[in-house]
Amino acid sequence: MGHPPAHDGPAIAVSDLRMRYGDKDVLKGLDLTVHPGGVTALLGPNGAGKTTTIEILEGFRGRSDGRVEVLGVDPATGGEAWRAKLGVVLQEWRDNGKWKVRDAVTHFADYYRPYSEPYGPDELLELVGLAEQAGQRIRTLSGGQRRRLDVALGIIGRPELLFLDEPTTGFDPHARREFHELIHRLTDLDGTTILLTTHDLDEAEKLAERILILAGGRIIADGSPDQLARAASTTAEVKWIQDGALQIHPTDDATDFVRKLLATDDGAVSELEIHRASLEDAYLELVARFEAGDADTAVDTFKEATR
Ligand SMILES: Nc1ncnc2c1ncn2[C@@H]1O[C@H](COP(=O)(O)OP(=O)(O)OP(=O)(O)O)[C@@H](O)[C@H]1O
Repeated sequence: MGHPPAHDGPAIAVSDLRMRYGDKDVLKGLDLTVHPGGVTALLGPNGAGKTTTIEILEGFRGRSDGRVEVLGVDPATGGEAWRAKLGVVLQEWRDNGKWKVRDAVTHFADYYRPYSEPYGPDELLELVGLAEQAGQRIRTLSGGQRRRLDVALGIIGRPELLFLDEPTTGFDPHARREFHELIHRLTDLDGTTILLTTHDLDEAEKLAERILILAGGRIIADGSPDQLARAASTTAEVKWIQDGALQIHPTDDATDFVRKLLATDDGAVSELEIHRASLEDAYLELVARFEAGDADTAVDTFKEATR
């Protein structure tokens, strides 16, 4: 059996999504469209609602209000055939630690067989770098190997849409690089659409064509890593050495400032540098303001950023 026909239309379409726990509004009108293909990263401070959003999209959590379609289906009513087109890697997942790795993979593949052609166990374990651990019991895996198994179980049914909730937690740098290569392979060769949450901005910049920042119950920034970096850095610092002393000047128009500086310097200016806030600087500022309870000004950090 081959792949079922791919869904035609947005992979994810969300409008005015709201989620309230008790008297606390966590999502306050989230709008989001993700077209098929590529990697989208969802970032945000702790407690922003990333897991809540992803679990609503996966159909694991009900919502308070709003319209949600995932592969053309409302997750609240999605059946097994719909679920088989999704791959899910949760933040934490408990299973039977006595199982051997290869047996677990073989067992889970059976769930997908009515709907798609799942990966064979050996091919899959090779793909996620667990071939050597195939005969080991799950409870004897290291944290990073365990996470690789989570990823293996998430992609086993060759999903059209893959959700990854903080997938590289506990990975060493080598495992992280291999994981990034796997993600590129899934998007380039299989055309998988991927939505991942991460706290690692560097990872988001490396993997994602599109970054969404969730804060204050809404998406407050949406764009490519470059677009967000530019939007976040309106102020630049110009540094130079003059008469043996370091000079530092913040400016909103570095080009104009440097032009004027050099027009009158008589050759006394050396080691001129322009430093712009990186996306990471801006993101850390956002998180710090949020943690200090300053949510309103925090969301202004990326106010200019739109796609
Ligand atoms: N079942 C629940 N009942 C009540 N409140 C909840 C529940 N689940 C989550 N929350 C609250 O909703 C908010 C959002 O939680 P969520 O786990 O979605 O955030 P997150 O962005 O994924 O955070 P993190 O980065 O820490 O994983 C938090 O304040 C959390 O305490």
